[in-house]
Amino acid sequence: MVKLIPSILSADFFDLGHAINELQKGGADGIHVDVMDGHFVPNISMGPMMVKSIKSHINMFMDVHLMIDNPDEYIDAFSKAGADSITVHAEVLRHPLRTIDIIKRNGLKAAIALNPATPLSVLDYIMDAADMILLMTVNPGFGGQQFIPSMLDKIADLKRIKDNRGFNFDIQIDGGITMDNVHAVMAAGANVIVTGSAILNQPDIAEAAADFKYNMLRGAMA
Ligand SMILES: O=C(CO)[C@H](O)[C@H](O)COP(=O)(O)O
Repeated sequence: MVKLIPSILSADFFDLGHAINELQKGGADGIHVDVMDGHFVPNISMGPMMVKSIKSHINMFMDVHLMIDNPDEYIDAFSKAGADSITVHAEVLRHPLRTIDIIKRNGLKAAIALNPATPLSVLDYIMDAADMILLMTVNPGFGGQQFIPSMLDKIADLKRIKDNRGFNFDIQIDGGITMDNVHAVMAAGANVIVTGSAILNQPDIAEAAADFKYNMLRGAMA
């Protein structure tokens, strides 16, 4: 099943409630919350208070992507705030299986993310424990960047490993995804699509989300 999870990083934060309502109207399957600490990535964004506030107004799946050092210290806070899924970066994990376990013990979906330059081999002994693997298709930190073309091979390699080893984690991709390249990443094996500026920077967000999802579903049936 393919899912569209727009990233609210590209939203106008002054009008965030409106943007999220529009995403729901447009049929988004959840919202992707990019948490940045200014250390792991060179930007600072939002935290648990934002997740709590959003969740108190709207019942949408909250996919929280922690682009931070020491993610273990914040799992509890994001869980209490209303996250449904937490993604942590393999690059900062000292005990990845322990971190996955902490997330799952909070009753949440657990996902592991890899930066573009991080090889899939770091997942060899942990991918069976993850509900989802996120392959970053830009260097994380900012919305509106260009998709890195070599990531298509990385997605296809992960899909091959997943099928060969009989795992059923979702393959999520994030960064530079547009109407023009979404079919290619889906054909390579991605089934959970994060996109920010391609939807949030459009004048009619609901229509942009609906069009994007329709385009994805068409691609999935082709
Ligand atoms: O994680 C991110 C950046 O680190 C964003 O989710 C991602 O870049 C989405 O924005 P866009 O679709 O505009 O690239």
